Amino acid sequence: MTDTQTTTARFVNIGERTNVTGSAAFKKLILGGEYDKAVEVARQQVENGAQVIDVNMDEGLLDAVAAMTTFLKLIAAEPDIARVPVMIDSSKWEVIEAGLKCVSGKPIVNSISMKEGEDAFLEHARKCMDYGAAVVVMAFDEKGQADTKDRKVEICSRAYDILTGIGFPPEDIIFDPNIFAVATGIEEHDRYGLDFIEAVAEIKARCPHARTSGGLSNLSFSFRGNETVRRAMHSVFLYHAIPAGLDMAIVNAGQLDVYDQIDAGLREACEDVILMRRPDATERLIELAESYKGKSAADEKAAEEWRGWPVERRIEHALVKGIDAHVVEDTEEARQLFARPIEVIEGPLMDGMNVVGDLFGSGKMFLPQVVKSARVMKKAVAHLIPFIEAEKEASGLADQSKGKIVMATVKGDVHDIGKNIVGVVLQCNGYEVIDLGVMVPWQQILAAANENGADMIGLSGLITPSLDEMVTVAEEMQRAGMTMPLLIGGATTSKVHTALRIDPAYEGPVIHVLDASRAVGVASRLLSDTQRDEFVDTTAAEYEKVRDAREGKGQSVLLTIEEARANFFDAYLSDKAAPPLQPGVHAFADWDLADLRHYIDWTPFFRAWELHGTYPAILKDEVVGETAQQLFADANAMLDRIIAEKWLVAKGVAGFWPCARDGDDVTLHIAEEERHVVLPFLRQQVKKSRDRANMCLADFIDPAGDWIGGFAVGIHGIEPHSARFKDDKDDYSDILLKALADRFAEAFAERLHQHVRTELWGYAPQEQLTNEALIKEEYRGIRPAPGYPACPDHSLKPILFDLLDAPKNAGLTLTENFAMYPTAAVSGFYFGHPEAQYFGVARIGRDQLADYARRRGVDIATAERWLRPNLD
Ligand SMILES: C[S@@+](CC[C@H](N)C(=O)[O-])C[C@H]1O[C@@H](n2cnc3c(N)ncnc32)[C@H](O)[C@@H]1O
Repeated sequence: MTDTQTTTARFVNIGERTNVTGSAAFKKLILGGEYDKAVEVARQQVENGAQVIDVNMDEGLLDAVAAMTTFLKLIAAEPDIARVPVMIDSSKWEVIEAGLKCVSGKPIVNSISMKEGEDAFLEHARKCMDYGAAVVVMAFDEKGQADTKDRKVEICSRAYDILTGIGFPPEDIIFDPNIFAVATGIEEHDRYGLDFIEAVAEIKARCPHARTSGGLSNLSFSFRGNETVRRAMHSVFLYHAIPAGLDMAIVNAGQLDVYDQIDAGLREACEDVILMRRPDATERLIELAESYKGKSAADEKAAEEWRGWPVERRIEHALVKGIDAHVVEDTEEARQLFARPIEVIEGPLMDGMNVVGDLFGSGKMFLPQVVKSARVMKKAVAHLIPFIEAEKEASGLADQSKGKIVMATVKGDVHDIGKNIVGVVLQCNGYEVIDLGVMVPWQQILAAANENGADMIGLSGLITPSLDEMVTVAEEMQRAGMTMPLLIGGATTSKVHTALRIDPAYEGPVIHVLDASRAVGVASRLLSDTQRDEFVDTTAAEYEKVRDAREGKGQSVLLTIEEARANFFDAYLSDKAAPPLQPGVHAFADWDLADLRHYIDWTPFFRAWELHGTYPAILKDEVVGETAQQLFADANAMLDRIIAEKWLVAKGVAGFWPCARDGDDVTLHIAEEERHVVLPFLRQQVKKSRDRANMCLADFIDPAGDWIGGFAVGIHGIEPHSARFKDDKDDYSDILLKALADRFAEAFAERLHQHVRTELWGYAPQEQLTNEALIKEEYRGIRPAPGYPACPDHSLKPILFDLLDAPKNAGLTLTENFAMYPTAAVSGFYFGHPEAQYFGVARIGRDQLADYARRRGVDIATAERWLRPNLD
């Protein structure tokens, strides 16, 4: 026997299929309560050679404690399963403890780490010792997850010293130094495989009797869908990691290839990547991987039939289904059939897109699918352009466009998901879109429209100050004597605002576009010889009507600010929250994305794609269910990669300060700096019926002394990935990524708020809420955000950012109009009083405006600009 064979013989396979986060099939069984079938999954794992089975029930929709308990009890009753040890896998300690109570043999806990510091680490380790459990220690410390060899070794050595220091048996320590994805195309990831292997060798040398393990499937995430390559990578990795000292790994036991039987070329390419043997290793493996695609039986069956159709039909099918895998080869085949390359665009590609347009127009296709179709179209056109240019017909292509539109997110605003979706929809309907990006000043918008001979301009914005910026663009277009139509869109815009403020500023047509699915209809009518005039006239008349209605409308009666203050919300101040357990400012440099994933609220994600309905019911919706399912699957596949390959970093900060209410102000006392900071809030002034109060956030604070908190979270690192998708003409993935970054930001705000209530402020230490209850905000306390109805003034953000030192602690900055950057960011204040609630300030009077301007130390015109939506 060779050395490798002897060590391999001792190697332990840990079955991975009984894990709801890693196996969709297992998750379905558990969610459906089909525990008998779930037990069969465990049995199969053992039959396939698993010597330990990993059980994980961390799924937002599950009561994980109950699921873990039920499942472990069931498998304990099956002798042929119970003969192998169980690894209790959860990121939640209460689930691990529940599991420990059910296991009769020697349990293994997966995992503990120093993520939350030594105290929590020791507490968990001691409990494991009490149960006689072995424990997987993740290479994770207060600074984050270890990625380099040095960090892996440093953290594991430190953990070893701490554990053996309390008498933890070293043979019961299993280190997991993190297997990350390689061959991702990102240079920093190239060393991940080698770093892991080298770290294992060093950890084994430094930590006598301790063992090592790792989750293998992460390694090959870049090759999802290509099972042949994944299996080869896993086998090659183990072939090198086991002799280095790797004792066990979480793998699909039935799916490991025999090293010697892997195709020699593929084996060498995998080895080059894992051992980083040559700089072009990733490119070579990606290239080679193409030839192994679709080799599994299921893939082959799916690939089948339509590939045998005539090329025109194949192109149409690819466009309608959004499949980009073969589009370049099919386009090339079509190009050879036609006399001129432009005819491929005019013929099969446009025909296919017309089918897409018709299906979309008749409500049989939805935005996510259209954006995917656009990706196919763009790739096909990109293939043809060099041929067209060679024929010196580039201008011919431009002539094909139905019209040109310049689009921009206005100055001071950074949001662009909506704008990008509109852009893609217009493009795939034959319009040329000149996208100027975000934070675009009016000068640049006008210049681009003139230089390109645009047919219209489209403006987008998400925050309220953007409304004023849009008015400025309209005024400047008027001053420049322009006449082209101006389209207005974005979450903050409305027909009423467009009618009242933008339309009167510009004599050319001004049209509010409610959502992306209306954009094509609006653009085509504006450019149609026969429909344009009627459309423009009807819209103008509609806006006129809105203005008339507003003029004649009896406005709600306002109290004076003094009367409103006298009718304040009289909270039971004796119920106020106790002072925080951990006052001061707390920064989190790299919150675990895998943890945040469980806190995602999916409903707004579908809304961003104009699929309306509530998650999870939307997945079964009669009309949009199938699209929603596909989008959800794509989103989860991308989430897997974001997490495995560490695309994004979640940074956040929370702080608590002593304070007191002073009228409508809350005055904070910053002890270390010996200074006071005033937070001025606004009060409802509309006269209330019966005994309802005129609320102000300050009402939830005790004048005799209280506490207030604040937070800011942001998701960093999106740019290189977004650029990669753009280069690849893949708007679908780009928009998906941005929407997911937004989801992570919101999930982080929710998770941090929970951490604040249960630990940092600690006024609700016993809180136990499901994700559903968190989304419904069923907890005590609120986190109102500047720019939202209870504190509509975005200009409070600089004060909040200063208190938190958000640029340093969370890497966040503000634009001149107070939009946060990076775009996926959330900030707000924490109120802990049990009666604290959300409300809308709504319309305020000139008296409060003047009072507020004085309290903020700004002139009335500035305060007017900040509070515009609350003034009319
Ligand atoms: C915009 S939603 C976001 C949460 C949602 N689960 C998600 O993932 O998108 C809810 C948040 O908006 C803010 N909010 C909602 N209504 C508000 C109001 N009336 N005044 C101030 N802030 C409000 C609060 O920060 C609240 O936590």
